[in-house]
Amino acid sequence: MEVTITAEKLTKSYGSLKALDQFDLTVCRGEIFGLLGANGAGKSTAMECILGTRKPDYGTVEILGMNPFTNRKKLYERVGVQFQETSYQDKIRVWELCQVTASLYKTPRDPKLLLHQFGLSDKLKVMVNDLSGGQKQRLFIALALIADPEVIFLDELTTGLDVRARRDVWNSILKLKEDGLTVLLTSHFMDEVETLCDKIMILKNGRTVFEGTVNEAIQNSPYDQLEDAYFYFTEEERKNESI
Ligand SMILES: Nc1ncnc2c1ncn2[C@@H]1O[C@H](COP(=O)(O)OP(=O)(O)OP(=O)(O)O)[C@@H](O)[C@H]1O
Repeated sequence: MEVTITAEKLTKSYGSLKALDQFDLTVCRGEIFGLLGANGAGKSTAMECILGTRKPDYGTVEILGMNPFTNRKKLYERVGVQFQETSYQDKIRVWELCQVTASLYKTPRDPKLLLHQFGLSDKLKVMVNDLSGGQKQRLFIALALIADPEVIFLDELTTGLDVRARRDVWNSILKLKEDGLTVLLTSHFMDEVETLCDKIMILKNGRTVFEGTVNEAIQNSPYDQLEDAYFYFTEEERKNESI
């Protein structure tokens, strides 16, 4: 299988806090890979170091065979990114932001179709600042897809979305996967992870405590539900403390 993303021994400290410690990752083309872990476990730091928006203290990364630090411009023509907080001009309407984003790419996807896909067709003239949290989230996913990317990074994909919107976003992502899109996402929702992810990695205090499929996570724990297996991998110390 063709490898799309590799990270080796990524390490990042903020002062005395080691947020990421010897992080290794391999994601193949067409895979949906989920990074899991508690608040502060190091998921966003890992994403940012992989994307080259944060400089690791140590380690190497390749996306589509390119180094994200030295090939940033070329790479970003083929990679889409949706962060928890995307920055945009203060007073800009939905349609304007779509056009500005599309203008950055040689062969952008039709923003109107993407807005339709994410249920935002009636918001073209609305100020981005006036969208609800969930609508903004959907807009940022649509914007990440404008480049028609081969790889997409989704940080907390469906946080803040209502039940219907979550389902719709999942279906959109699964459809894109069928076309060969590679996805690296972070999530706190086990139902989402079970629906979407071919592989998962669980982080704890910047270290990998599990990597494999959802089924393997369950099989390697004493439990038969992913959520229980997740707690098993992330809360060992707490369990021991309470004994
Ligand atoms: N710029 C920074 N300066 C100092 N500490 C930071 C900085 N960014 C992150 N950290 C710390 O690094 C650790 C990892 O943070 P990170 O944002 O990567 O976690 P996360 O797993 O993405 O969390 P969440 O689920 O809350 O988004 C946390 O303890 C956080 O407080």
